Amino acid sequence: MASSTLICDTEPWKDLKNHVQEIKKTHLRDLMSDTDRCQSMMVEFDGILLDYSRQNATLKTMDKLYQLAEAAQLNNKINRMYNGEKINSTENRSVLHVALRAPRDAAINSDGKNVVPEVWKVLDKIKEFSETIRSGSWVGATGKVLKDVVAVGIGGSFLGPLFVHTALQTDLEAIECARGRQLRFLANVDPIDVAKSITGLNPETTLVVVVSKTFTTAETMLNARTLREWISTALGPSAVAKHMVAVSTNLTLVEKFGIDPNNAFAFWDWVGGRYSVCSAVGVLPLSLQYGFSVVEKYGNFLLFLFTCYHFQLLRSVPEFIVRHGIILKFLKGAWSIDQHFISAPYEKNIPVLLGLLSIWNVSFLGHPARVSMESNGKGVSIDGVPLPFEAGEIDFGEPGTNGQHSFYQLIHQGRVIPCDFIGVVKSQQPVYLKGEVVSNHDELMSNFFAQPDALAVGKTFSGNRPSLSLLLPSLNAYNIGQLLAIYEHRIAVEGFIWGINSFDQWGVELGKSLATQVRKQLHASRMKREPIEGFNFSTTTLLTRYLEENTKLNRAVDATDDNSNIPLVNLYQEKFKVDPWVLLETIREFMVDLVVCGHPSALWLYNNTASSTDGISGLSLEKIRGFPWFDCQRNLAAICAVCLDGVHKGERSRNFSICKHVFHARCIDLWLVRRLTCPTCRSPFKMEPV
Ligand SMILES: O=P(O)(O)OC[C@H]1O[C@H](O)[C@H](O)[C@@H](O)[C@@H]1O
Repeated sequence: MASSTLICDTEPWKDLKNHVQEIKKTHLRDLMSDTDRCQSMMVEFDGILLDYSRQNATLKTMDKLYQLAEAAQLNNKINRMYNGEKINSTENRSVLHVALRAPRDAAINSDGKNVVPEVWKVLDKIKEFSETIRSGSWVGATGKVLKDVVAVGIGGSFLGPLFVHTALQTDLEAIECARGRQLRFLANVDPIDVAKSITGLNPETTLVVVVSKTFTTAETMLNARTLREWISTALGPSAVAKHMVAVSTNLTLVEKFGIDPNNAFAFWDWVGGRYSVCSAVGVLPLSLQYGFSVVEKYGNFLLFLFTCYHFQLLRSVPEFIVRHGIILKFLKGAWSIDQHFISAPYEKNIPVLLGLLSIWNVSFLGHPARVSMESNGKGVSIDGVPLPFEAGEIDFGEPGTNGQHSFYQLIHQGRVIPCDFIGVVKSQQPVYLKGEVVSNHDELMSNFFAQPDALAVGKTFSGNRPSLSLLLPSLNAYNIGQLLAIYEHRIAVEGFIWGINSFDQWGVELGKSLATQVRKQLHASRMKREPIEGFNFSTTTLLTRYLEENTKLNRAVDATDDNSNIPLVNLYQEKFKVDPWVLLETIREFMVDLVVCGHPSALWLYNNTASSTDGISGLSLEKIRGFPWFDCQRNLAAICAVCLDGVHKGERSRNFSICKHVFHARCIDLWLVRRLTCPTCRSPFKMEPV
């Protein structure tokens, strides 16, 4: 097929279109009673069993789908991917995430160069670094062991590692390896997420890993700066070098940010963000949590081998003495599927079968299947031709039986949504209560077996709802790697057949650039009172409302201000061309000075401007002056909740005697004029008078 020909113009596609009517006359209830068909629709590889008998498909359908794969030159495209050809044509890049889990002796080329040695160089560096941290030979700025990790990143720099961590954290072996350690993720830019990610953590024992392929993603960089502030406020700016490391392809920006390039872990342009979990993106945080590998105890023989290695009599420590730790097992699992994907014939190839069935459901039966939304949510072919058929899918799900108590109803009787059920034979946490009919895991799995039949067969309602089942032996690191690779490759199969580029994301890029415009506008409107310009009516209205309401909120927090002052502020701006926010800050500082020096005009100002008009009453300035203050001796870990800035060395501060929260004197004094609660925790005001 010439690359500019759309797949829908090929004979196999047209043939499948005609076949749809035939399939619509069948019902899964009947298809499921054909044992030979069901048996032919089961495939096994490396312990995984795929059962796709509950698809609205016959063996004839499958044959037609294989012909479609041929017409799309699927095998050829898979080979081109593995050979490092620049199949991500819009970005002129190879797509080589398979190289990330290739064994040391494999050869995979990009631009004529074998990339596997580079991959292992970084893996070795991660191994060494994670062992230094875990063993306590690398300590934080105050000499404490770094036992907690916050990984800051978003999109592909977050979801893959989160998936693996979520799956691993209940695995018994993984629990053992992670004892005493915590791994948290910070992705969303909402300050609430920042707070959640560090609640209960001590900066002295925390390592922050900033993960960003480009090191320019706005959310990640702001979150990284926020945590940098958290560390340097608590431990001093020099502590950043000990408490922050990075994963990126952009080592120049890493250095500019203030992270020592020696503590940066590289990856490459040929790794797409959402396919990067097997690079340092996932491997570094996961190795810090679970350990990279474990060395077997071979006593003196081991000592002998290491000595040979040390004196360069051996090129590397032989693989067999290294017991595969969690991370190596994970990479091996993924590599096992990589091998299967490139070598198994279509009818035995799990990712190919999943991909073909997805295409069948989405483009022929018209079901909004799950998916790979960033990769295959595309409207044009790889050559830019608009697609005259539906591509891409909508992906959602829930662990265990949660979905059964909520959205499954839609799937049973509402829209037809093809489902994947993924189950395991052996639970990570087996429980069998005395007197119970079945174990807890059996109870869970009863539903795993029952749901696909309920969907297929129906009862008083139609049934005939397609699904497939994947049964894994267990959910250990190896199987997690397999599962990841199956779904990565399924996406590639879909993209290869639909003829789209699964490896770019122009829609996402558009969102990013629009957010940049909004960010500039917010800054200009807040700081320079510039009017909102360049947005449509609806966005302008929303932005206006947001800015207005926000200003009101700020006013409520700022005890120097009440609504009656605002027109005055505007007047000043118009008349004297003074920035009202600069003006407010000046007034605030002026009042603080008055309070501090005890000038009578402070009382006058208090009575005439700051005294409550809304029924909330606080303390007189005279009383406030009677409370103790201190000049900070060092930068504190605390953030002043009034101004949201750190409490730094040399700043005059006060703290509440009940909750011990600390604030700048200049902030808390003006707060107390209006309110008698702690700005942080709302506990009642109490400060022992001097
Ligand atoms: O890793 P970064 O460069 O910070 O990018 C983070 C994410 O940005 C965008 O949302 C891309 O669409 C994702 O694929 C990527 O993973």
